Amino acid sequence: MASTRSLDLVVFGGTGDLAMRKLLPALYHLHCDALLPPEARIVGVARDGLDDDGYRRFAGQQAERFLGRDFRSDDWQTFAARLAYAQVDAMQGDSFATLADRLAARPDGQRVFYLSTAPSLFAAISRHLDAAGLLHGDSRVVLEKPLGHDLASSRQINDEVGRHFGEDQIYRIDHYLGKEPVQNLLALRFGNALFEPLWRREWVRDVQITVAEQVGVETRGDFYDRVGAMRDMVQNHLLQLLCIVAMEPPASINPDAVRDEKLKILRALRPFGAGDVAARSVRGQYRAGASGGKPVPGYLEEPGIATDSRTETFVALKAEINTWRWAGVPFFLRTGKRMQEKVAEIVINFRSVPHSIFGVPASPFHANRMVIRMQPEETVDLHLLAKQPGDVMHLQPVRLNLDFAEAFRSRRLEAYERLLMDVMRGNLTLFVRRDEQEAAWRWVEPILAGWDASGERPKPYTAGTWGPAASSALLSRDGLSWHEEI
Ligand SMILES: NC(=O)C1=CN([C@@H]2O[C@H](COP(=O)(O)OP(=O)(O)OC[C@H]3O[C@@H](n4cnc5c(N)ncnc54)[C@H](OP(=O)(O)O)[C@@H]3O)[C@@H](O)[C@H]2O)C=CC1
Ligand SMILES: O=C1O[C@H](COP(=O)(O)O)[C@@H](O)[C@H](O)[C@H]1O
Repeated sequence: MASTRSLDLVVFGGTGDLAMRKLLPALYHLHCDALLPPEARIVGVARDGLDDDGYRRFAGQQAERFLGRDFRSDDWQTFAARLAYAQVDAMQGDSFATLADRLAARPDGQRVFYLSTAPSLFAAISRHLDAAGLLHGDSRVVLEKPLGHDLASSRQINDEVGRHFGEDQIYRIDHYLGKEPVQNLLALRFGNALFEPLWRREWVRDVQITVAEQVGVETRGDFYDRVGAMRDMVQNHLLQLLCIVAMEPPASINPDAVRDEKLKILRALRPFGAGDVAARSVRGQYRAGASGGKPVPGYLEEPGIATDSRTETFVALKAEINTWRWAGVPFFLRTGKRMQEKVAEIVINFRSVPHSIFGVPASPFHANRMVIRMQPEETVDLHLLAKQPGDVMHLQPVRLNLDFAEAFRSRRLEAYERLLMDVMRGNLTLFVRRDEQEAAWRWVEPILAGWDASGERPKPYTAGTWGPAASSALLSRDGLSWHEEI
């Protein structure tokens, strides 16, 4: 990195799950690749009474666990020298004096405040940082998701944070936008002339976006039970992926050019009316089953979950976009915990040929398909029909495969690495603007309200499966199937 300016990256929630699982590992990798400014320092903040050495020890133990084979003791020692700790209670203005002391030595350096705490603390943290004189014109704040519980609470948090930071200083993170294949989708769509003429209702039959996890709620039951899959995943990650697939070509890669186009899609999503919720949405909750060959408990038996919880751990939706490009093309969204496999993918199903000359009827199951996989591997597959070798004209599905690990041998940045670099560089393109976030809340709110009003429980599904049967029925009503069922 070229900059020699000092950088203090202050991580509120510096002892939490996200900091240990994702943020410090990402910063460690950037450090090892010499992508952190030499003067960069990371200050973990929480209420725990640790000192710098105690924080380094705690972070070191967690890093061994989360970095696995990437943990190298020598590299960790040099990285840990960048770590410091400040004991602060975000709700107590006086306690910010400790942080002010830690930052006093470098008053003009760049400051990034990463708020990796519950969003209910974001307003107090911003207010107290300002009151303690810790903000200057170049300070930046990173806000984790989900921001708020609904439109009203997200507006309130945004208003309060906005009193202390300008919109161009606010980085609303959605780590799915930092994933390499998502950026590759931008490259494929807008760097090649090939796909643009096909990327529309005349040629696309349906789009399927799946983010399936094998894990359950793990240690985050208390958090998850108040949130659920719609707020945890759909309102942010899945809708952002939908926007990247569906948006019009932006005039440039500048932040507002891209974000303007995403916003138009969010605003063009057909709203869910009262009658739509039952017809176009499915919510589920896992029951005991098996994962990776081992028995696992049901959601209601997990620690931190209310005995009679109605929180959804699975969502499937049929979204529609009211634009000339996409009218009539269903966008199916699906996410869940404790599913059969860990898969994150976008599937573009193209229409069948209008007439088959090969003696078999044109079948949607043999139509072309593009599969952009983010997890477990990063690939783009184009499914085509080709002739089987031999003396008869038999067609067979084949795949043109772009494997990013094979094609580009260099190490690919993990999502949080890429996004942290963008924060340091001041590049907002892959961060969510306030109006986008609010449009997303506006679209999901009636679905959440419809579920509440129905009085029905989420549909049960066995852990280790693809979700409730109603999820398949959502597509079969249109004569379609989820990708893994084809
Ligand atoms: N974990 C994950 O995989 C993901 C998390 N997120 C988001 O990241 C944020 C953090 O999540 P996660 O790390 O899981 O949460 P945790 O509950 O694991 O961590 C919360 C952190 O905040 C600190 N904290 C709590 N209250 C205060 C306070 N009053 N003052 C100062 N520090 C405080 C805690 O330390 P202490 O109690 O010692 O003060 C702890 O360090 C949330 O907004 C979540 O939605 C987003 C994507 C994924
Ligand atoms: O934001 C979140 O994402 C993770 C899934 O992220 P991935 O990169 O591992 O696919 C999810 O487990 C978590 O519940 C959610 O808060």
